[in-house]
Amino acid sequence: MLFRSIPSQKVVSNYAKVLARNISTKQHDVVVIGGGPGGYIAAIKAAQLGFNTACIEKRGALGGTCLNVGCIPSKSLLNNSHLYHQILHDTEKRGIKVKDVEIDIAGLQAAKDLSVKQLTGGVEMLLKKNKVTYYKGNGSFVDEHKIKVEPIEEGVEESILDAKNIIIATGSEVTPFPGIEIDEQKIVSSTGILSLKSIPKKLTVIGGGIIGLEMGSVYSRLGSEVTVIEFQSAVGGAGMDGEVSKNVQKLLKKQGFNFKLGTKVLGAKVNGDVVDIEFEDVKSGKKESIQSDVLLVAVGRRPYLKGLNAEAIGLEVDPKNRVVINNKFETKYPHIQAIGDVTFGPMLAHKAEEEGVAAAEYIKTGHGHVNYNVIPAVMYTHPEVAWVGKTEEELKAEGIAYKIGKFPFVANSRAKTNLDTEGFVKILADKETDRMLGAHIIGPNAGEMIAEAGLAIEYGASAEDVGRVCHAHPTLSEAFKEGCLAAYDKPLNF
Ligand SMILES: Cc1cc2nc3c(=O)[nH]c(=O)nc-3n(C[C@H](O)[C@H](O)[C@H](O)COP(=O)(O)OP(=O)(O)OC[C@H]3O[C@@H](n4cnc5c(N)ncnc54)[C@H](O)[C@@H]3O)c2cc1C
Ligand SMILES: NC(=O)c1ccc[n+]([C@@H]2O[C@H](COP(=O)([O-])OP(=O)(O)OC[C@H]3O[C@@H](n4cnc5c(N)ncnc54)[C@H](O)[C@@H]3O)[C@@H](O)[C@H]2O)c1
Repeated sequence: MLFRSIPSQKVVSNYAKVLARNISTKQHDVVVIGGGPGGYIAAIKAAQLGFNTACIEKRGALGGTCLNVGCIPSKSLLNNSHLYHQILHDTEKRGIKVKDVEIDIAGLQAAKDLSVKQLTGGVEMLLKKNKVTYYKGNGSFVDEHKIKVEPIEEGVEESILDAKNIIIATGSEVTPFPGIEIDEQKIVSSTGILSLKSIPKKLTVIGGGIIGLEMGSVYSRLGSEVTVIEFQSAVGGAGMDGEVSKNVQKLLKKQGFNFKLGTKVLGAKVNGDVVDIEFEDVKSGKKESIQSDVLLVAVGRRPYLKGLNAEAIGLEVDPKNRVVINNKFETKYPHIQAIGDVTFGPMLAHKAEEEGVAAAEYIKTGHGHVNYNVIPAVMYTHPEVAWVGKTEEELKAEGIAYKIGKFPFVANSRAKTNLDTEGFVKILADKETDRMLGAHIIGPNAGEMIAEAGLAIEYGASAEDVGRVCHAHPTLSEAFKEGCLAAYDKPLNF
């Protein structure tokens, strides 16, 4: 692979400028740049391992994208919009009569803001508890050991941190769509969609990946007519098993989603109160246009290095701007590591956290551990979609013979009791050895259940191993056990 090296500047003269301004220098064993899930966990772990550790964050709140404008606010909206939708449409058959249900968008936003505030504040407490020095400001390289902190708070002086080890955890940002200007009012990114002041009558989403389907679900439940325009012929983004993706699309369509797959957006612009969106069918080239009250652009994220002055040290990045590292997260400088969204791998909070722990352990002991085959993924729609390990498509491509065990939630007693029976568990196991290779679940609480699959794959369990474990009755997780029995031999309850 070809790697781009950010052009080096005159490092020596940079530092000379800093010295000339008489800025105080502070010594640290480990300096982490970025206070997201990767950075704050790396800082806590490094401190727990006995290092004098600092964490620099410029957002004004810890927790990064995930806690401030990602996982947490989106899950608050998903949870509460689901509750609203259920009260509105799913109570009568349960013997509950409800009158006068209405959504209070300001209240919905307030609940979301409260979770964000409590959790970001909690991270600040954790840094304190673990004696991590928290610098509120922008961190930038002066040279390969010195980081300048430009404070975001008035009255606080600039400082220079002299670090034995540096961990870059600066995360990612929204990938822009060429030619479409995001104003965060009518044309929004994943950040703007979290704070809409009213419910759009029509919401169009470019990108049928995780953000598109999660945020589309929120507004579909609140009453918006949602249209998803996706370039590929399947939804869910990269990594979702093909059969699961087809089923997800069917279920969301039943919930009211419109899908335009294999469709290329040509442009979009605000025209008074509406957004005009032009697109064409990838195969036929047929052009169409629609109007929408709000347009969400959700075509992925890209590594974020702005403000880091990475040029000063000639940091290497690949053509996608991912920081180039070895298997110990080390850049071309062994004492500078990079973790999380800013480097390779899935852009997920728990992946960044695992790397944070491993990076600190590499510094301390020379050893660390992240199993990239056991990074679970969860889409928090209803029903939830979760997977870990290999998809069928991956196994086919790798020439690995496999068997499939499937169990539908309609045959699970708890799902039936809860009147929540859509979806299935699908277990992929090695044809010869029965070793579990992948698990794919669409169903209620799939996101919790997938942890069992992660544990099984991590420990090299066979489908039979899990099928022989006693699972409590009546629980949804019995469907997981039955899926394993189906892969190994036969299910009992289907
Ligand atoms: C809408 C949305 C929903 C998501 N939902 C989920 C989910 O449910 N589950 C999941 O696993 N993932 C989810 N993600 C992805 C998840 O948020 C990211 O994978 C995760 O936050 C990456 O962590 P990180 O620490 O690498 O980077 P980030 O969380 O992006 O943190 C990096 C931090 O570094 C700071 N920073 C950058 N440069 C500097 C600098 N020079 N000086 C000081 N500070 C700096 C930034 O301000 C930022 O706070 C979601 C993302 C979005 C956008
Ligand atoms: N629950 C979760 O774990 C969760 C939730 C939200 C976001 N995230 C993470 O955030 C990141 C970004 O999410 P995302 O949904 O923006 O990205 P994504 O990569 O999941 O999906 C983007 C989608 O946009 C499509 N696309 C790209 N260019 C297009 C174009 N020009 N026209 C039409 N479609 C186009 C892609 O084919 C893909 O399906 C992902 O890495 C995801 O893992 C995770």
